[in-house]
Amino acid sequence: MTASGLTVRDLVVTYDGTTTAVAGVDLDVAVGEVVALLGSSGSGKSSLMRAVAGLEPVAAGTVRWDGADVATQPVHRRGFGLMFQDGQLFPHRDVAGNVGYGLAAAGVPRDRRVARVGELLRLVGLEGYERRPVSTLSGGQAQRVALARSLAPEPRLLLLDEPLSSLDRSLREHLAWELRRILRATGTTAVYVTHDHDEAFTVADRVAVMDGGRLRQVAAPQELWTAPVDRAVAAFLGYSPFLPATVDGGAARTVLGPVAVPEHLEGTTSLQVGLGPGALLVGTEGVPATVRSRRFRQGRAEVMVDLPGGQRAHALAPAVLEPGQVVHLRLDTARAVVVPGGG
Ligand SMILES: Nc1ncnc2c1ncn2[C@@H]1O[C@H](COP(=O)(O)OP(=O)(O)OP(=O)(O)O)[C@@H](O)[C@H]1O
Repeated sequence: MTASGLTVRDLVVTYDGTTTAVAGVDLDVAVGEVVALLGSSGSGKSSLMRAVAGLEPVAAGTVRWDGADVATQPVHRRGFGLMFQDGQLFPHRDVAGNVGYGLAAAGVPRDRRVARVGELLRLVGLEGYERRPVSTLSGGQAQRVALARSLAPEPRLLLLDEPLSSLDRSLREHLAWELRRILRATGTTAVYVTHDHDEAFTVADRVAVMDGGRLRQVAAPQELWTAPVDRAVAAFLGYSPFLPATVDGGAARTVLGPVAVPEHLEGTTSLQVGLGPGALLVGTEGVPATVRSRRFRQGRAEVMVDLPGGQRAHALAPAVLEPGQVVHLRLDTARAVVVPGGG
């Protein structure tokens, strides 16, 4: 079978022969698929992306496209597009001059170029902006132009490095949806580097969690959220705290009650349970706990409680409660996750 799309095998990237930024990564990206590389600062995601692009030398391993090694191809011969945090538009060209730049360089005739630029500007929501100087654009508009420019030559793979990081939160959220729509509409194959969970989950078909130069798990957003492979991945996604559990048949029993052991962990004798956002609810009955502190967030009252056993956790409350109050907790098991290992 011919591998199609991007195939990365045993990839290693080092700096100065001392820092290992990418420590042996395997990654497949199918044609038309969008994969997000998600990890905290220094996890190696930019180094991996840059090595795929050809911007960073590969210390070991291979990068293939449709089965062919691209190692000997310089950046501009790989047919890969790049988009960065700061879109780096050409300041002395207008919007059309920026979007059409790669087309002009490739010798596309003027009338076809004009039509293609118009089509791309429509796609990114900037219809009629052709003659605008790029200095008059907002940050969000500039990134839309940068996206249109990188899509113009129809790259076989688009590599995006934190493309929304310089924008404020609400714009970032909106543009993440837009990016998803645009990448789908154009059938673009893409690798999307981000440290923002929501962005990765919004844009990507599959999310690759990176830590310490390695990929810890690659899965579709829902699968990643509901079945993180281990405590480290679950904690990175936002599960906290992790309750010790005793395994009893098909249940992992905790101080807050039992959680069903998922099929992929059946037979594992050492398990723990991570609490996701909203997993604990203050109610009229359930396990007693003491309120430590409280806050009001996004229209909901939340309390920090001491659980039996001493761990602290957040719980959603029906009303604002006072520190010192004893409340009763109910566990919404659909928002908890079972992972291997002792507590
Ligand atoms: N040009 C460089 N020279 C030396 N070390 C580098 C260089 N670039 C990155 N590193 C190191 O390689 C490791 C991985 O960095 P990388 O930038 O790939 O991570 P990242 O996950 O993309 O982080 P960030 O989101 O902060 O960019 C880090 O330890 C970093 O300090």
